[in-house]
Order: sequence, then structure tokens, then C-alpha cells
Amino acid sequence: MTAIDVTGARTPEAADVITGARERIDALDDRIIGLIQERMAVSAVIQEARIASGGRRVNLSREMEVLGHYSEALGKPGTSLAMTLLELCRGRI
Ligand SMILES: C=C(O[C@@H]1C=C(C(=O)O)C=C[C@H]1O)C(=O)O
Repeated sequence: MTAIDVTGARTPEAADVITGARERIDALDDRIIGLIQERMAVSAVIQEARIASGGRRVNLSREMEVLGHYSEALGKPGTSLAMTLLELCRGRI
């Protein structure tokens, strides 16, 4: 397949722009995934400390703060993103 086929562009110039920008997106996605994994590890430290102290894994008031942070920055899809992040970090509730 040619670059034009793979990108959906109709000209070689547009195919070049798309190929370059996709490389940047792939690099950004790698960094985002790394940050999510780091967030999961930090969240686990908090949850383990709270459970070891006799508390519960989940803290709903804190989760409301996290949801508010994402929705303020990103709107309604931000809330969905935060819910997915919370599920990754503390499992399903
Ligand atoms: C990390 C914590 O524990 C849990 C996980 C959270 C998170 O990953 O952001 C938020 C609240 C808790 O349900 C916390 O209390 O801060």
C-alpha cells in the first residue's frame, strides 16, 4: 500500500503531513500510557496505605474532586475519561 492509501489522503503532500502528524500522535500516546501507568502506581500506594490503616480502598469524596477536575478541563468527555482512569486505578466498584 502507498502512503496515500494508508492515510486516506488524496495527494502526496497531504499524505506526508498525515504521516508525520501520526508519528507525533503515536509518541504522545506512548507518553500518555506511561503517565497512566504512573498514576496507577501512585494510586495503589494511597489505597494500600488506607487499607493497611483499616480504611476502605475507595474514597468517593476524593473521586468527586478528580471527576470535577477533568470535567472542568475537558467537559463531559472529560468525566468519562476520569471514570475510566479511576476504574484503571482502583478497579470496578
Ligand atoms: C488514590 C486514592 O484512592 C482511590 C483512588 C483514587 C484515584 O485513583 O484518583 C481516588 C479516590 C479513591 O477512590 C485517593 O484517595 O486519593
